[in-house]
Amino acid sequence: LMPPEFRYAFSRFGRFLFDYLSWYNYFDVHEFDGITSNELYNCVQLHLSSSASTSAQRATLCRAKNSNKITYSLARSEKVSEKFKGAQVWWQHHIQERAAQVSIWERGSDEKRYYSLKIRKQDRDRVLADYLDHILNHAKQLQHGNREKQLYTNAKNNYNYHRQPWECVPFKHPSTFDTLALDPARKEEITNDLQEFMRGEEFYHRVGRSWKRGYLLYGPPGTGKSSMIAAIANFTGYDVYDLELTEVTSNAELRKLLIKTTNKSIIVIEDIDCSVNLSDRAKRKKEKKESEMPSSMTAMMAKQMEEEGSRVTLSGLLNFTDGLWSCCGSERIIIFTTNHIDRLDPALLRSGRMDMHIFMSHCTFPAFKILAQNYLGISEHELFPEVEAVIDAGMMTPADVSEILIKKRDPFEALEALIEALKAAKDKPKVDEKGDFTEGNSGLGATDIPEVEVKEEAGTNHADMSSAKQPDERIEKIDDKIDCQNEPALNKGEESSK
Ligand SMILES: Nc1ncnc2c1ncn2[C@@H]1O[C@H](COP(=O)(O)OP(=O)(O)OP(=O)(O)O)[C@@H](O)[C@H]1O
Ligand SMILES: [Mg+2]
Repeated sequence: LMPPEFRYAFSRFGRFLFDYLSWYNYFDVHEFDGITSNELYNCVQLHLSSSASTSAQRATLCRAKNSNKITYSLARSEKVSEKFKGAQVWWQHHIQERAAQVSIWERGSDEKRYYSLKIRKQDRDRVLADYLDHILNHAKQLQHGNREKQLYTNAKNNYNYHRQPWECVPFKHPSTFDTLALDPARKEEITNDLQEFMRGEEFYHRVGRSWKRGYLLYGPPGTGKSSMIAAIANFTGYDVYDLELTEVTSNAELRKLLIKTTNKSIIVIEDIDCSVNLSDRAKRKKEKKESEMPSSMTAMMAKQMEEEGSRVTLSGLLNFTDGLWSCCGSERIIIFTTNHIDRLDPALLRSGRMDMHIFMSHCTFPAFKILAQNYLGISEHELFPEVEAVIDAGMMTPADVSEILIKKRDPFEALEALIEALKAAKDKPKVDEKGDFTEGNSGLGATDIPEVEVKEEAGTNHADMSSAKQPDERIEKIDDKIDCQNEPALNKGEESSK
């Protein structure tokens, strides 16, 4: 019997009176904010999952795609409360049937869901802002912990079918620092460095550096560079972006790829010496030669140079690692690997660019013991002293040693086969730290090669690495490498012999 206008005014007055007299303020967090989903709703849901699991009478369980954990959420009308900075807050989950579909974006859901937060008026100004920040941070942490790590690679021709620059699969590499055959002291040094980095947000902010760390892993093939990357990913829990530089058409595309990576990620460029035209100086040398050529040749060269100009260059790569754009995002680890450190441009090696240079060497005795534990399940054996006597002279890679150990299940047989192989390998040519061959034992002695040499870059001068080569000689080397790229693909063994 009541006219609608009067009914409306009456309900507004009722609401006003209730709000005025109430001790509490109420805040609703809806699942949808207009047409997009409300991120805060998901954060609140995640944040409340632990309270829901312990104190709610009724909870909803779910396992999200790509998640490795079950999450709890409050069921319809369920309430929980918690304390934050001395203030009590209450949450209730509301689920209402929808009268009609409001927008096509929400189709599929017949329910309107929202959380309502109840907080005392006197606490509101004091804690609300901090409390919401706390919820966001907590949810972020949980999200990170719940998610499966992903392995991304850049799409061919810059974009895939869905116009995304990266494609991904779940990352399930089993390598960890426990299974990695590495000198334990070095291992500790690297894990400590990673830990310091992960909790270094405040430090990086204070000193005005972007929160990222660079590692250069170098050494012969099969010494565990890729395994180390997987171990770092498993240690940090970060996603891995394996960047295939040969698929990137220009520096601008490289920048776009960088922007599309998430925080807490590892960006990997494997075999950096093989994947990018590392030298702008090589170009300059070509320019110099240009004037001496006939005009038709000059035109061809100009075209070639123009094409090269649209590709990824060293300066583009350096901008990617520590230029202005590298600071868009935080908590990033950049890892380059190479088999030939001497082929890299000194600009890539200079202080501060890559924070740590880690040399992965041939298998030493402490590293062998880890492999023996992994493959044979033994930490001591009567043949160990014999292995120790020949392992340094044999200079086999951990990959070679693993291959031998994996073939035999019986420890005695496996170790005998290994000793034989080590003795046979003794007289073969060796590869030194720079990827060059040395003859027999006459070159770099086994004792001269550290198992893994970790060079902290801060304040260190790497001039010594390239001091043997004059700039011109280095350009020659780079030219060799560019020519090498135009030849048919060689396998690694042939490439190193070349
Ligand atoms: N340090 C190591 N610890 C444990 N396993 C290792 C180690 N090095 C090599 N391996 C074994 O050898 C295989 C090849 O190693 P990995 O791919 O990590 O070598 P790499 O240094 O990346 O070689 P490349 O330079 O050819 O890429 C791995 O699958 C792993 O089983
Ligand atoms: Mg590798």
